[in-house]
Amino acid sequence: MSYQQELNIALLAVQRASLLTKRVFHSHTKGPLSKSDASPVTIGDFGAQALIISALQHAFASDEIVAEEEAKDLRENEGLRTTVWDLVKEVRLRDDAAEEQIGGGVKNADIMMDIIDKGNSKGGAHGRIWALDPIDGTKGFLRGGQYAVCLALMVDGDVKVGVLGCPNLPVDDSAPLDSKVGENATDAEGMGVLFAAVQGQGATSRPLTEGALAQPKKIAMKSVSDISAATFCESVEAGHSSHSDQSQIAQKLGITKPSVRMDSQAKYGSIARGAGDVYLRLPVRKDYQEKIWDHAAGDLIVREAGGEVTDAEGNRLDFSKGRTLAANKGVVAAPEAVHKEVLDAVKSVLRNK
Ligand SMILES: Nc1ncnc2c1ncn2[C@@H]1O[C@H](COP(=O)(O)O)[C@@H](OP(=O)(O)O)[C@H]1O
Ligand SMILES: [Mg+2]
Ligand SMILES: [Mg+2]
Ligand SMILES: [Mg+2]
Repeated sequence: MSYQQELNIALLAVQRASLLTKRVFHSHTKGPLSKSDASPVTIGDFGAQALIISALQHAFASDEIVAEEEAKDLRENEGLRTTVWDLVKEVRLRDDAAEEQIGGGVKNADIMMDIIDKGNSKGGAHGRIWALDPIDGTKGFLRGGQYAVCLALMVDGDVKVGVLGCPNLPVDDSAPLDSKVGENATDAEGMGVLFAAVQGQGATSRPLTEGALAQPKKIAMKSVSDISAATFCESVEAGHSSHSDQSQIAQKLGITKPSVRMDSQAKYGSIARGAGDVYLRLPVRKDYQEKIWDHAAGDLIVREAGGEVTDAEGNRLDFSKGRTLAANKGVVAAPEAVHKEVLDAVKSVLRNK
């Protein structure tokens, strides 16, 4: 299957949701709330989830969706509901034909909440299931850093299509990468990129526009002959991955450059286009299970760009286990040619802990 229709709808849906998140990014009222696990959620997360699920329901009515957020807070808080609805009802692609392909807007606030709650699939190994993270890197979004709108289609537990909207990354695939990249940069000249991949068809990037899709360009990971010269990426949040283990691994590989810290799956996009080389995400807590929506799109984009993505033991990420990556611990993403060398260093550091 070529998945061209799925890719097209996913790109348009992510592009429209990114318009919404960009509005919120600039406003003074992001409305952060604390969820039961103490992590933040904003009006941007709710709004983007509503717009994307609405597009998917229009185009693929019988597909299931595993999405991060739920409408409970909106049902309990009228003020919050109204704020989110005011955003959702206004945001449209600036191209009628493109907007029509994703079904136009959502009809009213009650329907919006029902749509948000359609993201409650249990996931699993059977059928067509989308994995959606309306804002990945919410902490980065609140801090004025990187974030990504992430959508992937899994068929029988295997990721077939992946799209990442990164409003604060430069369009230029070869722009130098550092931890300050794109800080508070939404809407600056040359900013905003959409990454995409279809299984077996390679990976692309294109500028994030406000209307019809821009032309895609093929992307590929950089070939790394000397691992000690590699640039490695990791989370900003030390609570999401172990900075100390990662720094020991870098040391073991002879890497002297400081890591590039950025929030969200922008890390997967950045290494896929060769702006960085290696992405490490080693667990801080033994009991944490990674969520499928934090990895599905990025995993495919990196692998289609010539990379290998495994957990800390060298197993491929298994998206068929439900809403979490229950069978995996940690993530090691690197160009195919050096992945084994990186993985050996990971194993050796973790073994000696
Ligand atoms: N203890 C933990 N270990 C690993 N990831 C965690 C975590 N707690 C939260 N996360 C996830 O880390 C994601 C952000 O990753 P990063 O650090 O690469 O920006 C969050 O996504 P959201 O921001 O969508 O909630 C959240 O799902
Ligand atoms: Mg979250
Ligand atoms: Mg996330
Ligand atoms: Mg999120």
